[in-house]
Parts: sequence; C-alpha cells; structure tokens
Amino acid sequence: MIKAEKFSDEISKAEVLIEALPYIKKFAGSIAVIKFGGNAMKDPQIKSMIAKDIVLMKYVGLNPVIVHGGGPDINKMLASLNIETKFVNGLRVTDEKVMEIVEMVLVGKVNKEITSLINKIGGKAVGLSGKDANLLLAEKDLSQGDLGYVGKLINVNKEVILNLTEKDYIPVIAPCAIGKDWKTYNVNADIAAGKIASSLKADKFVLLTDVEGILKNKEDEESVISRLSYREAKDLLNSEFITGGMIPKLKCCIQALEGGVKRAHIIDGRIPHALLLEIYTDKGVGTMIAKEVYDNDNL
Ligand SMILES: Nc1ncnc2c1ncn2[C@@H]1O[C@H](COP(=O)(O)OP(=O)(O)O)[C@@H](O)[C@H]1O
Ligand SMILES: CC(=O)N[C@@H](CCC(=O)OP(=O)(O)O)C(=O)O
Repeated sequence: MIKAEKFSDEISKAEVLIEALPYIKKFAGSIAVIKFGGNAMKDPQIKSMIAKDIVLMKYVGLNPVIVHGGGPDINKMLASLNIETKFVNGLRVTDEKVMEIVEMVLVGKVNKEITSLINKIGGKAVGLSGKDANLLLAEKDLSQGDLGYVGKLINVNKEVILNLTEKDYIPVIAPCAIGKDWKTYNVNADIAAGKIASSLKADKFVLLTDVEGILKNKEDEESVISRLSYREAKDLLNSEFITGGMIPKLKCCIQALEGGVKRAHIIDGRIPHALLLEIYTDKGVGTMIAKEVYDNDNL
C-alpha cells in the first residue's frame, strides 16, 4: 500500500464503486420500474437528485422505466379553480371536468418537467402518456363503486417501452389511459406502475414516496417494516395499519409480485440518493416485499 495515504479520499471513493460491483453486475440489462410519487417531487433538490440517480442507473446498464404521479399538483390546480374532489380508498373521484385537469397537469406539466430534468442531466428521456400508441388501455374501474373516469388497466403495450429502452431511452409515463370507449381515464400512478412492472416482468419495482416505508405505527417513524413476504403483505393489506395512499401502494406491490416482478420496494424519496442506496448497496431503505424473504438477502 505504497503512498496510499496520499490518495486516501480518492481510494475510499473507489472502494464505494467497487462495493457496488456485485449489484451493477446483477442488474446489468434488467428493468427497474420506478414510480416517482407526487409527494417525493415536492422538493426541487430531491427531485434533481432522483433524476441524477436515474441517469446513473442507465449509464451502469440498468434500464429505468419511470411512471410518475402528481397528486399534489392536481390538488393545487383544482383548488385554484375552486373544484372540489374527494378520494375513496386513495382513488380520486374523477368527473369529466376533473379528468381534463388531471390530464392537463400530469401530461402537460409534470411529465414534461421530469423528462426535461432527466435530459438536462444527460439522460435520453421520452415523455409518454397512456394514450401514445395505446400504451395504457383501460376500462372503468368499479371496484370501489362508480368513481367516474377512474380507470382499471386492461393492457400495457410493452413493445413501445421495450423499443425505447433498447435504444437507451428512458420512458417517462403519465398515468392517463385511453379507454376501450376512446375516453380518457385517470389511473392511480401506483397501480399503473405496478401493471407496467408486471407486464415487463421487471426485476425491481420501486415506489418512491414521502414516508420511511410501511410503518407499523404511523405516529412512529422508527416503526418501518423492512421486509415483508408476499403472504405477510396480503395480511397487512387487510389490517387497520394501512390507510389512504398506502392502500393502492401495497396492493400494487402484491399484484406486481403476482405478475412476475421479483422485488417491490416502498422507499423514502426524501432520503438523498435513496434509489442508489436501495439498488447498489446492502443498505436497504424502506420496505422490501418479495415472494420469499431471507435474512441477509440484499440483492
Ligand atoms: N402503514 C402506513 N405506513 C406508512 N404510510 C401510511 C400507512 N398508512 C397510510 N399511510 C399514508 O400513505 C401516504 C403515502 O401515500 P401517498 O400520499 O399517496 O404518496 P405518493 O404521493 O408518494 O404516492 C403516507 O404519507 C401516509 O400518510
Ligand atoms: C385515480 C387517481 O387517484 N389518480 C391519481 C393520479 C395521480 C397520482 O396517482 O399521483 P400520486 O402518485 O402523486 O398520488 C390522481 O388523480 O391523483
């Protein structure tokens, strides 16, 4: 170790890269569907860090597919227009007027903001809505009663996504779907991301949100459940621990695993570089849900 002291800072940086090597090897060529939640987008600095993580992932060989929400932006726009909406089990009741605003905000604003942020950092992001090439085909979702134009996805045109990832583009998808009746449908972004992850049989499905993960007790930030098996996740879904926006999140993780996704993660997007920590280090952040969960099982 001649002259090692002289380069000690650089050497420790190189060691960090080497530590990531098993993960880089394991995930090279695979697909990670990342859901960028509206609440994780509130802080511009964090938003920019997430975009950097996504670009880095692409350059080290993992193919990110981004699905975004934008609930808080939709709420703001509706409030400024004095339009009230309510949620039923995490789903926004969507009449024709609300649908118009949802599409305007998600496709016209949020989608383009994320796309240009990634491109500014050096990625090749392409923004899409579910209407482009019939990417997301929906029918009316009646599972929670009649919520208007809330859609349930019945098909994902995965060829569009794969054509883009093969050419090193990063698809950025807004969860507005086209109906079988050619009307526009509002799909919860978590549910859309889960369906897209299943159709691609993604290796990783990561939901970025603004809580530490699934909490046993919502008042206690330390009560994060770090690992859940598929069965435990199903039991938890029917418990009183899970409410509001966490319902579609947990539900879509369960459905993604049923659809062939290997691992689903609900992680805290407010932690700087949470995505890199989750994928390229043995420090899991948030909650991991997998068909089988083993101890010391970080890959
Ligand atoms: N058991 C739970 N653990 C953590 N969060 C929960 C739980 N149950 C309900 N929640 C709520 O779910 C919210 C996350 O969902 P949501 O607000 O829709 O996020 P996003 O905009 O990122 O999709 C949390 O802020 C929290 O209020
Ligand atoms: C049907 C339904 O609820 N659609 C959502 C779509 C956006 C979304 O899911 O955004 P977040 O991920 O930021 O919550 C909505 O209208 O808010």
